[in-house]
Amino acid sequence: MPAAQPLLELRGVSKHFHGGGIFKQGRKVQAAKAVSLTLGAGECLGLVGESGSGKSTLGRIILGIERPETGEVLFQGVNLYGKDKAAVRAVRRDLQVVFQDCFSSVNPRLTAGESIAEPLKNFARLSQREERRTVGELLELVGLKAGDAAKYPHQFSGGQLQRVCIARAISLRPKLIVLDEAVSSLDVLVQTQILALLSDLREELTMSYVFISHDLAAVARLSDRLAVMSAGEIVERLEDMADIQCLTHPVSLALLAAVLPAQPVSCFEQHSTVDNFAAAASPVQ
Ligand SMILES: Nc1ncnc2c1ncn2[C@@H]1O[C@H](COP(=O)(O)OP(=O)(O)OP(=O)(O)O)[C@@H](O)[C@H]1O
Repeated sequence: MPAAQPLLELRGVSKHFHGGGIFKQGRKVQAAKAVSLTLGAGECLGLVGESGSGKSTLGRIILGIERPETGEVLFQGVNLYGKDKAAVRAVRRDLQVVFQDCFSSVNPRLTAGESIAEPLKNFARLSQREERRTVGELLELVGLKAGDAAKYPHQFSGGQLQRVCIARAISLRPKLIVLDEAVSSLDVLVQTQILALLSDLREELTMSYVFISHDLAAVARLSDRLAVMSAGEIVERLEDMADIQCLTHPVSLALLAAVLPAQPVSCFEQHSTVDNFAAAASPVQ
């Protein structure tokens, strides 16, 4: 990939669905509308919006699993929906996902070690011994013990199991992880710990994230840049999260109001840092 090329580029991506239900038949839902964006290596883009605004659809489009009707998705310069299947397969291992519901993301009949080893079996040719060692290292990297490989999903807490899912996602050292509401189902303290882990891993492994969430406070903690979605469109962007108090679109303001302290400071009164914002927006740990 040439140095100047973004890691990920969406060019005019659109996708609609037909609404279901007896009263909604034929209703067209525009889940993505001419979305263009870029993401550089090592960057984290926060994607926020109200429920149904199209965040997860865009996440699936980025992952190469929801074909858009129009537009292109280039990952490391390869069109994920293009004809060159070998090129797509070659970059596919660099693209991983962590979902909100860790319990349904793993097979309850597989041990943590077996779940983490799945991508390794698909893409890396390791001996059993190397695989066991790699799984142990991955577990330690996400703050668990190598011995936890033998445990089953029901033997972990939600936060611990999300660490297992993160270990699986990073097992092939991907370049990009889509985090789809990855901390939303966790309590605030565990959320903070997982966000810190994701931040450390991003630095250590030089990964990029697309962090999808309805929670602007969580997004502010991890992201460098922000895109706000409404009805399938990106309605506002921030190139620097330090400008978060300067958001102006009504949807952005509604998301901001949901997490702001009682007396928000305006953009002009105080150019708040992201840390100040995130600290003010989150309960004391
Ligand atoms: N497979 C599908 N079939 C029909 N409609 C769909 C499908 N997937 C998504 N939609 C619709 O597309 C719109 C965008 O959905 P999407 O899940 O992407 O939004 P979201 O912003 O991620 O919402 P949430 O935060 O509630 O998960 C919604 O109106 C949804 O009902």
